[in-house]
Amino acid sequence: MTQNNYDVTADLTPEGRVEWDLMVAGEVYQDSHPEIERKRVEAKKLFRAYNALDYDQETERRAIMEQLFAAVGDDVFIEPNFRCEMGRNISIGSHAYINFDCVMLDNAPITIGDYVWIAPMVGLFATNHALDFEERKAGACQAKPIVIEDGVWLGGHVTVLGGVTIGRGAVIGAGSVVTHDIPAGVIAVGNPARVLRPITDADKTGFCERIAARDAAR
Ligand SMILES: CC(=O)SCCNC(=O)CCNC(=O)[C@H](O)C(C)(C)COP(=O)(O)OP(=O)(O)OC[C@H]1O[C@@H](n2cnc3c(N)ncnc32)[C@H](O)[C@@H]1OP(=O)(O)O
Repeated sequence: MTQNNYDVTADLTPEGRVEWDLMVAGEVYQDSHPEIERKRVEAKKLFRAYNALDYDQETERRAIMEQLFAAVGDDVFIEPNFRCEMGRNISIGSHAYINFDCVMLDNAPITIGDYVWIAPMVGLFATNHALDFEERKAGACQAKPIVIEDGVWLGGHVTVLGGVTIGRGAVIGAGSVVTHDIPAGVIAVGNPARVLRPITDADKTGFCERIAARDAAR
């Protein structure tokens, strides 16, 4: 696990720092503040550089992930085109795989565990614009954290909203919109996502035994 220890807010003025701190703390903040926007552009430059890399540029890919994210574990692969808001509010565990066209709006912390699989075109949207039009026009936003625990699989086109925790090992069906917490070890589907059933030993296919037997026979 590489922990990004540099202070990304060091160059903010006191006013910019207030907006940043409110944002990360889940309070209403000014999303259009020029210093928040400057941080957003820094992240965009990094993910654009990441997305332009070739598949064999492993060292360069790792260097950008370590600069962009708050923390990133070992053996993490993110397919292009990955896009995010701030980057530095995202923590990713080890052995995570994020498929094509993922978007993470990380104005609040987004925490992704070990062995999390994310299918194509998934959105993790921590942020809401203000509901009141005058406030929205003035740039008011509020973000809530998202937690994707170890071993979760998010199907294609899943949307996860702010304030949601998805429990260890859960599977979220393609196209679902997750608006509430999902417990560990279940399949949840739909909009809004509801628990379909628990995942049990009956879901085992014998795959691991077959691979172990194959490898033992080599
Ligand atoms: C890194 C990567 O992930 S790349 C691979 C990307 N792949 C995907 O995104 C595929 C995601 N897979 C799914 O969504 C699958 O449907 C799963 C895993 C949720 C299937 O779970 P199963 O338990 O096998 O569900 P099953 O097919 O038996 O369906 C059970 C019921 O749930 C419904 N259902 C299944 N998936 C969904 C879904 N995504 N949304 C809404 N309803 C669904 C079915 O229609 C069925 O309803 P019915 O009983 O009224 O007919």
